[in-house]
Amino acid sequence: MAKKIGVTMEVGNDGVAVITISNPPVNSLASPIISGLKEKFRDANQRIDVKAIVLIGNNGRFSGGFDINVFQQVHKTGDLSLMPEVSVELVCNLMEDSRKPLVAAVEGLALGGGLELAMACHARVAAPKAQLGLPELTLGVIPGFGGTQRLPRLVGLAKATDMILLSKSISSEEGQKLGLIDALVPPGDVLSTSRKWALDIAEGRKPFLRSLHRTDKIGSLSEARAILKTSRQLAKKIAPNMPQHHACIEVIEEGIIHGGYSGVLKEAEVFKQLVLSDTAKGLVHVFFAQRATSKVPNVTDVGLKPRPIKKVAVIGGGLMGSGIATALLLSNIRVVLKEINSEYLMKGIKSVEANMKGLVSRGKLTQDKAGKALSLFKGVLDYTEFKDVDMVIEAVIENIQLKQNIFKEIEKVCSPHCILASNTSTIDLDVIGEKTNSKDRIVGAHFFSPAHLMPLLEIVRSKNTSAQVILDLMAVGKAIKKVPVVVGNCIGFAVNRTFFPYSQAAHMLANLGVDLFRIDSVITSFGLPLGPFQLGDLAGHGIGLAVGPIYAKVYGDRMFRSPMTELLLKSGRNGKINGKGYYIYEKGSKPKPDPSVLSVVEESRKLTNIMPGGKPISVSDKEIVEMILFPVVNEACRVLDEGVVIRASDLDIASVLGMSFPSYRGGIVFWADTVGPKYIYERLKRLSETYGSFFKPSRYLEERAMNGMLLSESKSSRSRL
Ligand SMILES: CCC[C@H](O)CC(=O)SCCNC(=O)CCNC(=O)[C@H](O)C(C)(C)COP(=O)([O-])OP(=O)([O-])OC[C@H]1O[C@@H](n2cnc3c(N)ncnc32)[C@H](O)[C@@H]1OP(=O)([O-])[O-]
Ligand SMILES: NC(=O)c1ccc[n+]([C@@H]2O[C@H](COP(=O)([O-])OP(=O)(O)OC[C@H]3O[C@@H](n4cnc5c(N)ncnc54)[C@H](O)[C@@H]3O)[C@@H](O)[C@H]2O)c1
Repeated sequence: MAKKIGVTMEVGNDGVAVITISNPPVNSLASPIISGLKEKFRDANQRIDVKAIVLIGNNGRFSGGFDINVFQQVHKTGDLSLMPEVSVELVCNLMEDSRKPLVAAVEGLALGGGLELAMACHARVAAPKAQLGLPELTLGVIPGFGGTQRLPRLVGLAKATDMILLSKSISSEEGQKLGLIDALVPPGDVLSTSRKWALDIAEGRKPFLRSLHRTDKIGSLSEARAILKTSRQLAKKIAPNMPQHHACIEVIEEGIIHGGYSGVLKEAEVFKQLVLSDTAKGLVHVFFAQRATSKVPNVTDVGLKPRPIKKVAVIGGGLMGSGIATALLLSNIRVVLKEINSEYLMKGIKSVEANMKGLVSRGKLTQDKAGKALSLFKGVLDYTEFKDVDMVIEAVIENIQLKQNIFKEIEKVCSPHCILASNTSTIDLDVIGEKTNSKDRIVGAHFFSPAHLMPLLEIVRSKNTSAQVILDLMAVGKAIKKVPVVVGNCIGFAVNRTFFPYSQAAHMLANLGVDLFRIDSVITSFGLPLGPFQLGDLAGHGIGLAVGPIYAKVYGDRMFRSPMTELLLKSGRNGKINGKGYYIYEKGSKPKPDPSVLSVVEESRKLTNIMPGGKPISVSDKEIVEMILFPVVNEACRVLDEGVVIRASDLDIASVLGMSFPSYRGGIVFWADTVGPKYIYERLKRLSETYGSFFKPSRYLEERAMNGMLLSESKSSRSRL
């Protein structure tokens, strides 16, 4: 059925015109909506039978803001004229400066441009639990319909900068306390109260307030300057590589110094510069990439419905199992945790409790909710409780035989509909299920550590996994607030496989004589939160040593064999876990580079003996980035070529959410496309001539470079999905 897009106006006998925005699912402000709003407001202002106006969104949602698809069109075409003129013509002239009072009837959500329209109204009536916010900075732009000016005038400068810079939305309850919402009423009363409110303003019983003209919440100039100074410090900390936070503060400041209208004009000018920035391109891409993951061919488009998953068994209460159990419990899913003996079981239960406690102490969870979640939790040492679970997630140590035996056992004790998932990070799912007759319900549920915090869930589909099982696991993933990305079965799946050259390239550089702390610092300046050596410390070097041979078996021709990890472990350094690795870890202080680790590096250099002429190579920061990340791009090309992901943007979102690749660079493939496949190919080719096959460009990269194509452009014919 075609969706109904448009703006309607109905004038009641009370003389109130109700203007309704309809653009399912979130009433985004697409071009026809904006022109419809202009037309209806003009109409309402002219009609003599209209005394007052109410603005509302259809289907219980006010508006999710400006249509983000338009940003994407602007990015594709570079044509800024696709952006309609709104902030002055519609928002200031037709709405805020209208002679007839306007009331926003806010239900569900008012985000971005949606909230900005509501703030241009003369009062706001809201239903409970509506979501209110200006999340534009997450898209690389700033609010562009006057939000930078009106929000500070309605809620005060400190709160407004906090909400805008951190893209934090608030509930209508909080909005009422702050003065953003004038009345909070039951959902069924929102429209009737808004009508009455609008008439009350029209007839002088309530004040006719224009947000942009207000000054009562701004405070003195010196107070404002102090708040903006703190905001600038915050922006520097949270977004060192992005322009929109600082630009936004400048725009807010303009309005404080020269008045709201001047601020609106500057806002429009800055918005136009930012919308074409690389940051906006990357972040808008990530927005759509994340939503695209929920569309899986032959799974989400064949009329299947997800089955309810109410009780899950987790096998193994170690690092991963306890995190997975925590995530499930937090979404009200009952969990039984199975361990090998009571000592390990207690350890697992304590870890889950500690996870909850951590969330409570950081203000992310109430004590009450933590208590409720833990009441759904039970530890067990046998399979009795497994008979009525809807899903098992196995998270025992990475041992093929152990996992095969466990799957054979659970096949017997669970019901035939039960999903049998493994959190393995490297073992082939077909091998895990080899001894069972249930291959269609075996699936990979690959979480990232710490599993209750990291947002990515890789769902690994073997050639036998049924579409229903994939759909069910996708629904569980969403229920526990993860972004599920469906990927094909191969060693390392999509994320770990793509990033396995990351630490190897770093080791190669260190063995070539480059300072390892410099490498980490260059990579963090690029935007990854941890450089390769600090990441190794965090994961623990034992893991690196254990998975190395598994990768070597399949991808051996493109491995750099560095003795450094083994030497590091021999010297008693296992990373954060035992307080020292490349860095020193002390409670309460930041990791410190450990100069004494350089003797380990020296030893490794002697053994590899790859420094040309025995002398350290000299490289620029740019070359370091290229030597570390181009091999990652190269592996991403193979992942695309083999059809391990459905679409290139799935790898982008997986790299952002699983490896913390900077979202403002759009993800690994998007970034590579902005750098240019031809450039990457040529650099890798030259590097492989100097340093060997580790850098050898893949066939996929070569083809795209030769044909002038983007890496994201072509779909593989060899899909594993
Ligand atoms: C000059 C301009 C100035 C202005 O200040 C700029 C802005 O307003 S910038 C905007 C500021 N606003 C924001 O940044 C809000 C961005 N949106 C959100 O945060 C969430 O979507 C929302 C909370 C609204 C709903 O969450 P949920 O219920 O989990 O649902 P969901 O997330 O799965 O989305 C469902 C479908 O709606 C689609 N879609 C959604 N919003 C928009 C949009 N604005 N546009 C277009 N489409 C949008 C989304 O792509 C998806 O499509 P599909 O084809 O089905 O995949
Ligand atoms: N550590 C990571 O960062 C990470 C990330 C993603 C996936 N994984 C995968 O998750 C799995 C678990 O890793 P981990 O780091 O949590 O390991 P871990 O060593 O911390 O925990 C494993 C737990 O499994 C328990 N166990 C062993 N045999 C069992 C059995 N028969 N029944 C019940 N419990 C049993 C052990 O007692 C131990 O507590 C592995 O397959 C690993 O590859 C790990």
